[in-house]
Amino acid sequence: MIKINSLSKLFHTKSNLISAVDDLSLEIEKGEIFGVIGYSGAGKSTFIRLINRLENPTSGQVVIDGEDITSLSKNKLRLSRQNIGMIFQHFNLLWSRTVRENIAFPLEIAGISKQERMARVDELIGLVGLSGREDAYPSELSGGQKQRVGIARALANDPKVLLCDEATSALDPETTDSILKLLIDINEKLGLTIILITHEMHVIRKICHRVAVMEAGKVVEQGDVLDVFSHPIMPVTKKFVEQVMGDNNQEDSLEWLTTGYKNGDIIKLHFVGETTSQALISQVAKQFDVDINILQGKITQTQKGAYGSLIVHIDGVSDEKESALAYIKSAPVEVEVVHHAN
Ligand SMILES: Nc1ncnc2c1ncn2[C@@H]1O[C@H](COP(=O)(O)OP(=O)(O)OP(=O)(O)O)[C@@H](O)[C@H]1O
Repeated sequence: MIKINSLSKLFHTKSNLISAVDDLSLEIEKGEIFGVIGYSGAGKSTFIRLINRLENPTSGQVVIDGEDITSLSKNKLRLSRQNIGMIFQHFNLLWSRTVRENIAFPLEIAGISKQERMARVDELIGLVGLSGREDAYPSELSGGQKQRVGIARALANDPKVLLCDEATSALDPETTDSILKLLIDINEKLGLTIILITHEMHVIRKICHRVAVMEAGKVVEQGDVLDVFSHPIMPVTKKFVEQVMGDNNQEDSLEWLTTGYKNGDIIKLHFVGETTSQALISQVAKQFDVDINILQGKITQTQKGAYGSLIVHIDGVSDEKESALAYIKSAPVEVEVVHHAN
């Protein structure tokens, strides 16, 4: 649905030529939540601003539903932009207008009649959960409520794409979660394609289906969120995954973990996707006459299911233990026997 072909943006400053986005190509499917992650200066903001031509590219194309945004005249671009909503880190609300008036603003610009505007605004206020706050001014709202106004305003003209520029970076963790939930809700209800940029891997983990990692203006790695989490390739991606999963080097060594376990096996279970770790462990404990203890583990939820690993100690009479191991191996989980004591 969105095709980005060899997109580049050069900034000429007094002393320098900065390549903010460098020959970037991507394809984003209709209805997906696509995340772009990178450290400060990687070129994320420039990239997202090129999608709706808040910045003009130096070269390359952005094609949305077959329409090349980069070649549109100013008038056509104005119309085409109604298909692309955007929300911002600092909300960019009109401070002298109420919630209702902020949300109505893009409808006024689009020439929608007052009656239609009022009905649409009411609908949007319900959708983003701001009922009762219609007549408040932005200064009277919490950060989360301000971003809800930003989202309602961005959705006013029924866009096909929503661009999110660090939309939760100014919010505390709980408010961040409530805004991410709202974005998931909107994605599911309206089938809206969402492109978001962030420097936080937790945001990618919680809501994205696919992710691209940017460094020095380029996409250095991309894929399904679960694939990227389970097999990060580039050093920068590994660092982002560590934000969520912790640094493997900081884990207790196997030698340390096995101290004190003279009998039984120590096995490592890797979960990727739908399998839930708790169900498997409790089934083993219920069905087999074995002792099973979790020694170390990190499981995290992504939009595409659970991901992570558990190291467990399992002990019992030989037959029972072997049956339990066979049961675990038959589950959709990767099993690695890391220590076999007897
Ligand atoms: N208007 C501009 N003029 C000159 N250089 C710019 C301009 N906008 C961005 N840059 C430069 O382009 C590079 C990429 O910046 P950009 O803001 O896109 O990165 P970012 O990944 O979004 O980082 P941040 O999260 O810090 O904004 C940086 O080196 C930045 O200094």
